[in-house]
Amino acid sequence: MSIMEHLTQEERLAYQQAVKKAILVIMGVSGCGKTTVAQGLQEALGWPYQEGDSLHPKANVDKMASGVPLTDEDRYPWLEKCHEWIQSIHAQHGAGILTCSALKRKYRDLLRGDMGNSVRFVYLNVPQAVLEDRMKKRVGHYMPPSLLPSQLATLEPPGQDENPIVVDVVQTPEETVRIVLDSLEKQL
Ligand SMILES: Nc1ncnc2c1ncn2[C@@H]1O[C@H](COP(=O)(O)OP(=O)(O)OP(=O)(O)O)[C@@H](O)[C@H]1O
Ligand SMILES: O=C(O)[C@H](O)[C@@H](O)[C@H](O)[C@H](O)CO
Repeated sequence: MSIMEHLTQEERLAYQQAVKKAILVIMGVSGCGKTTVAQGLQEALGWPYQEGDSLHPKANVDKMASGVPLTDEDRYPWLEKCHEWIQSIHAQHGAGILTCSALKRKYRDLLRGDMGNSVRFVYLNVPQAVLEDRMKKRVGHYMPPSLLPSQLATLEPPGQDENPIVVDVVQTPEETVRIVLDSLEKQL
């Protein structure tokens, strides 16, 4: 089901004209709403979209599913794939949307490469109690709630020098998507 039904066709067109092209990386720990928000942004902007989780090698998914956190070494081949997607979309379209936890600064540096501000990180900041609740209620997902503490311990929230869009997510997905769109529009 669409989460953007509250956006009129006129509003969509206005956003599509006003928002400067970029590769948006929707980041944050497991359960923060990356996929939900990315789908809303995709519907509004019509940009190519890639789910970062589907670029993980099977060994990584199996490891997380068994309750063991990934290491840097586990993540690097996956981050390389995410970077390749960003590079190719940047070259072909100049605009796209990728979900990727991107927990550490060095991971984000790798993802951005030499593309500078063409790659914009959208950080969804969600209180731990809300995350716990969501992960417990979520069905059919490989990530066990027991991995949340390690996700939070690994997270280095983006610094101001990384020019992130930070959203404190205590609102509905629709409101969050609108906050991101408004903030992208203002930064013309
Ligand atoms: N703003 C929101 N308000 C309430 N619930 C939300 C919000 N955003 C997402 N959710 C719900 O929280 C759960 C996690 O969302 P989602 O799968 O989008 O997160 P994610 O960051 O992509 O997770 P993961 O990286 O673990 O796949 C889902 O059940 C989703 O419906
Ligand atoms: O870097 C990581 O540890 C992973 O990317 C995780 O964040 C999960 O893949 C994702 O969030 C699904 O729950």
